[in-house]
Amino acid sequence: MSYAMTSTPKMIALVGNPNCGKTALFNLLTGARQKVANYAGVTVERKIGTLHLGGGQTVSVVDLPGSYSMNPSTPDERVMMEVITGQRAGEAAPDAIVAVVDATNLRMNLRLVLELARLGKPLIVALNMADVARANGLNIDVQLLSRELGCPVVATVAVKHNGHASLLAQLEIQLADLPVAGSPETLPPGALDEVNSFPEPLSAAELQMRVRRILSKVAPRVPKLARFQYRLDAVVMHPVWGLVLLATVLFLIFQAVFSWATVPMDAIKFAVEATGDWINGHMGDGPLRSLLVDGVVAGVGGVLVFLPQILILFFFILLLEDSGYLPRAAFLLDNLMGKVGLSGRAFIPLLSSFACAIPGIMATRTISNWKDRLATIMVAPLMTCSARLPVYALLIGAFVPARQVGWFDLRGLTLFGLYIAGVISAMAVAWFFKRVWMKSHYQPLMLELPPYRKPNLRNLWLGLWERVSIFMHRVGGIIFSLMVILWFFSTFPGPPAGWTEAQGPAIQYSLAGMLGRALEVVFAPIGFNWQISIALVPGLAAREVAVGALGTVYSLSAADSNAADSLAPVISQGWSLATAYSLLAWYVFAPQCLSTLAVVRRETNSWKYPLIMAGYLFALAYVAAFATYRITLAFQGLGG
Ligand SMILES: Nc1nc2c(ncn2[C@@H]2O[C@H](COP(=O)(O)OP(=O)(O)OP(=O)(O)O)[C@@H](O)[C@H]2O)c(=O)[nH]1
Ligand SMILES: [Mg+2]
Repeated sequence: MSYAMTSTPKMIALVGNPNCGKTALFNLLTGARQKVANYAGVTVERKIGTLHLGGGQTVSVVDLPGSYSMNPSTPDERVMMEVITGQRAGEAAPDAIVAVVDATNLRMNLRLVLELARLGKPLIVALNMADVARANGLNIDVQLLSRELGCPVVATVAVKHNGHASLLAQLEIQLADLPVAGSPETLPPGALDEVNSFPEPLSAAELQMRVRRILSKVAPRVPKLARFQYRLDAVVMHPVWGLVLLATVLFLIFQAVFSWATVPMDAIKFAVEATGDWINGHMGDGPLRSLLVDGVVAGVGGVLVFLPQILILFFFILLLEDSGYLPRAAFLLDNLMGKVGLSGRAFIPLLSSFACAIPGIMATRTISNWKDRLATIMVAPLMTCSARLPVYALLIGAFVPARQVGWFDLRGLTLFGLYIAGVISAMAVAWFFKRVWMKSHYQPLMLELPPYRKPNLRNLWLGLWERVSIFMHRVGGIIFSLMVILWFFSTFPGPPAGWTEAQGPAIQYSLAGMLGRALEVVFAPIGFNWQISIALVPGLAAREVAVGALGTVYSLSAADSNAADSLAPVISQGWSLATAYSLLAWYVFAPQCLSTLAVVRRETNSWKYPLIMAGYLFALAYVAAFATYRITLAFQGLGG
């Protein structure tokens, strides 16, 4: 029945060592925007895209996690083996393999190519980073290399427009000669057995010897790595100066988040307030106006204001990711992290969790030891994700004065403190999980250090743009919908006949108002009022929704109609300092994010761990908020 198969496009897989530019090449080939960064283990899942070749032919392209050999040791490396050998359920093996190699590190990269060549599949070698190789004076005889390997070799520059032209040309030639994917007549009898039984693996020594022989012919003179890289590493990886540098870098980032964001935030705030006023001035009083002003403008607009701060944070994270600094920081901290029982490998997953715990938890797939991986997953939600930023920024903006303390901005300092609180508690919890519960021991860190690179501007721009679009999707999707639902439950049922404003705001008669009053019983000991109690409920779905929800709840409880005014002055008058600090402490710990728990369920394949996680985080949140509330009250008592 080959007629049914003829429409299946041919499939090629991008395979290679970590950090050699597979994803950058994949993005060029397919127009995708998968994450590219300068450290090993960025891609942890297989991704599929479509490539349109000249002549109207379409080809499926698969991007894979990097791997050093065909002996996978981590979950992400196993993905590569499963895909290229067609062992994934319902997926055929690729028709051809593009082996991507880092031209500046052939000694390492060619081993995998030699192993791949033994599979007997059509193979093309993409000699990537050709620009860096050329700049370093590395002359590789491409034709000779092609003869030695017995397959076509092309030079590519995956970060340059059209840097994949030679690969495209080669693919057109190779794919035209290939039989149609999956058609039965292309499989000689017994071919399936052949796919499932691999050639005997070559020993490491044998591979090494063959690589050395090839290199002596095709690139006899290997120039030394730029000297400045070594000089830089002498400082960056220095046990004392390195840590000082790391602390300074992180600290400056938080300063910038506050000081650079003021102008754009004021502009957004102004636009949001103007919109609210305009609607108030142009619409008669009624439920629709209230929905727009109290629900949409006060709620959604309240979250939108924090976009500039999120972008500034990501600007720095992207710079760090592309420069090659991150794995070095991982080495610096390996010793410290080892003390609490985390592997240095946990550093990058944990750092990604500053953006969002979900990619962070997925990045733990690069950790081969299951206990190390589990401990890292368990503490990832304690790292301060970007959805907490609006909550922190709102409370800091309302309660911490904009004052200079020496060189530092007090608000930036407070924010830095909250991030540190997250990190320290993560370390404490990891220590508990690894040392007390699992009783497992330190395993040394093996990680490849990438060369320092000048951050790629296009990458940076795409990365920031991606953040804007993720944020706007959240604002327009889940946040908007939850605001409308919240507005509804906070408005209906309305107050009884004969009610006047003197009897308190109408919202107290609504469903949400009643729920808030009920929850207040639970939360009163930690200083939360009923408005906060209401906001915590939709805030379970996504943290920043709590900010929008407070906006809506206060907007609906306001006596006058200047409802869409900024939330910060309203809460700074209405709440005690102890309540504000207590809510901050709550947000450092509380698992206010259902998607994280869902991902933990998927990655650990059991309900046990997400339940343990939610339980311990809620307990910590309550205890921390309680302590913060009582201590602040006590101090205020002393002061007053
Ligand atoms: N100068 C230069 N840089 C490149 C080239 N290709 C990739 N890079 C950079 O190399 C780094 C790694 O690129 P990725 O595409 O993420 O590498 P990968 O092979 O997908 O890495 P993993 O997913 O971790 O296995 C990034 O910083 C890229 O910007 C190239 O041809 N020239
Ligand atoms: Mg990748």
